[in-house]
Amino acid sequence: MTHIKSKSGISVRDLHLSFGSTKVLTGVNLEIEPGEFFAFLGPSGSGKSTLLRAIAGFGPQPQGQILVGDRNLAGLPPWERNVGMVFQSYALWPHMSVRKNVAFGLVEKKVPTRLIDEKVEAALSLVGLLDYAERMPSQLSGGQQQRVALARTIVTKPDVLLLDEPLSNLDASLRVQMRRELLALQRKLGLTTIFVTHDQEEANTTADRMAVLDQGVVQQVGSPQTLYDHPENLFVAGFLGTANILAGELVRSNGSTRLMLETGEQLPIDNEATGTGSLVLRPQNISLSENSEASELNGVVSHREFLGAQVRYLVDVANTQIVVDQSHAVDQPILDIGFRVGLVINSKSAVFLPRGQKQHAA
Ligand SMILES: Nc1ncnc2c1ncn2[C@@H]1O[C@H](COP(=O)(O)OP(=O)(O)OP(=O)(O)O)[C@@H](O)[C@H]1O
Repeated sequence: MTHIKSKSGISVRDLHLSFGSTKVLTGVNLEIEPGEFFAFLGPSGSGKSTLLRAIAGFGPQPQGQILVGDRNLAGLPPWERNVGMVFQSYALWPHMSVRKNVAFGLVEKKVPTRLIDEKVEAALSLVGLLDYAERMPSQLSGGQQQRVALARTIVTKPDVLLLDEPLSNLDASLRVQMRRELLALQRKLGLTTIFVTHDQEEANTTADRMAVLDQGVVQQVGSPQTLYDHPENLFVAGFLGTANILAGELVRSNGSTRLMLETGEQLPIDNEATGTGSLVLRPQNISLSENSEASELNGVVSHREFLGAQVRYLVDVANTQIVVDQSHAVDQPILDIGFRVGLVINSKSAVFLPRGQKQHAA
């Protein structure tokens, strides 16, 4: 199979979609680059699948524009869009062999038989299933069925590939293996791909960029690192990884800044900002010292979780509970509940979201 090397990006412009009177997508704007692996990430019900299905041409007619390359897809039925979609359930025909499943779209398009055989073999070889061509789907593992679904989609040379939670039916270790295979295949083909998932690790480990959705609104778009390190609102900060979100006022005096928490405590913070808002502080950016007297800030360990590479502590600092992750080493003792500790905050890596700035895109 010749490599696809997509030239088509995807533009979504001011898209609105409702099911009856229920608004599901509001003002969605996205520019997905040709060849990009892009993820839609968000909690259940945030509208990820609805947005993907709208691009594929399924579901209610949206308002706004969807373009693949410079083709406006408005009003086109799914089969005229030249987009390839892989569903969560794989949707293989149970009564057809692997070969026939993969050939199905080409037969429908009335491609000559000799060419079909060639293309099907190339697609099966690409996903490593050439030796399974005569098997029925029920004789395959979940991962193999998923690869058949992929082969069936890419054999038709779509302009873009849309994947709706494609790994969610697989067990945890196979999911990790399949997401690597999926990414390798996407890179080989250079095919513009959108991957829907509610699993942030899956999005983080595959996507060039992603859009975080909540309540049908795109909250932020960027690379996984950008969204994690520089969240623009509290939803994104809280959804991507664990964060301490501390509401209060940053006050500067004598050249130093302190965060006066709403709960009454003060934290020394290395930040130029002032005013009220919320400080987003990742658990790994706080360290604990056993010498609480020497520390400006101290608290008591109220809970701990051994996570292998790290130990997660909940530390009560007066009325505020702070999550702290400490990397674990064999020779490092684990602190007991009730232990008094000092906290040192690496606030350079903290993000301050001023109140009034969007706490949640709406
Ligand atoms: N056919 C439908 N009729 C009415 N409402 C629907 C329909 N399909 C989806 N919805 C609603 O649209 C909203 C978005 O659903 P969608 O499936 O797009 O979310 P999602 O982010 O993909 O969630 P999940 O991760 O659970 O699949 C939900 O509130 C859902 O109840």
